[in-house]
Amino acid sequence: MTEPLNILIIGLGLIGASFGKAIRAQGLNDRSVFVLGHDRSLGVADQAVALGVLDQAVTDLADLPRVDVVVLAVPVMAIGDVIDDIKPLIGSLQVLTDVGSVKGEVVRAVRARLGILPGCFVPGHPIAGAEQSGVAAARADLFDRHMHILTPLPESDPAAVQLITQLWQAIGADVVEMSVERHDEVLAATSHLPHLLAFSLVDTLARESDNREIFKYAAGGFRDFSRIAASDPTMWHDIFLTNKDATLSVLRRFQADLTMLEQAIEQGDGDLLHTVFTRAKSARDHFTQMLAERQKD
Ligand SMILES: NC(=O)C1=CN([C@@H]2O[C@H](COP(=O)(O)OP(=O)(O)OC[C@H]3O[C@@H](n4cnc5c(N)ncnc54)[C@H](O)[C@@H]3O)[C@@H](O)[C@H]2O)C=CC1
Ligand SMILES: O=C(O)C(=O)Cc1ccc(O)cc1
Repeated sequence: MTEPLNILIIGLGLIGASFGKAIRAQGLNDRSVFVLGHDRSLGVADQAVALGVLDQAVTDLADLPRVDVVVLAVPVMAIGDVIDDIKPLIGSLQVLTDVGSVKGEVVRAVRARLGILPGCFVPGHPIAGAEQSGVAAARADLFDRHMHILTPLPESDPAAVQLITQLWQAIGADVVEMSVERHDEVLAATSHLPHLLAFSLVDTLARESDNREIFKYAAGGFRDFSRIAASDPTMWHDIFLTNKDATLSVLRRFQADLTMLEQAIEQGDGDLLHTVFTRAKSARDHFTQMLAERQKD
């Protein structure tokens, strides 16, 4: 009989714990999986066992059974320290992967701590999540019908890419591949900038003296736009500090367009407002259709 695939998840928050729940529920095709987990916060790994996220909690990373796959699910700036913690393990792994929202920094940190990029290393990023964090928010269906981006490196072993692809596909994700650089540019525009705008708008309004009234009467638009401002501050602090160039580039383009709208309002230029809003509506309608089609497949 084939031995179970032993998977160690480090960082048992929303993403790490959701991955554990999902892969325990699905298994890997005809192979069983055994899920181990570690978190630096005391008690979280035991809580994860109680919630059905893990088969076994690991308190000491220096004392492990055989591990085949490691999934790093900690904030981006914590990756380097975790690599130090698991250094002795890396040579015998089939896959070392991560779920960080920024890829360039993760690759830089792994190279800095190990001096090389090992063949088992395949960076990844699930395009699924929520504003909640922590083990209690974990959901087995979080990645179902969502994209998972892999950014394989020239050093990545094809067998490692194949195995991590199969694992994400087993839990319902659509796996796509792109370069590290392209990933960081695309995500700066589609995820990082919107989160920055939501944090900024909610902070601006929250500091107004009549903020209670503002929040009390806020309609659906504010609710939609502001949901992601409830996301974890540490995670987003790490993302903006480590995807600096791509974020600044799209932020500056956005600022120029916002200034143009400011001037149009000031000067009563209704044509310009109409043109911009019509173009944006048509783009958003197209996006809504794309989303609906993806859900149908
Ligand atoms: N929240 C989201 O919607 C998404 C998050 N991501 C990425 O996934 C990663 C994890 O995010 P979440 O699960 O949302 O965060 P989370 O805050 O829910 O969980 C992170 C966990 O990592 C643990 N941790 C931190 N430093 C550690 C260390 N040195 N050693 C061991 N454990 C450590 C924390 O105690 C916490 O339990 C981040 O890199 C984030 O960028 C990716 C896609 C979506
Ligand atoms: O809550 C939401 O809508 C998100 O956008 C979640 C999210 C946050 C960070 C990521 O890197 C990917 C997805």
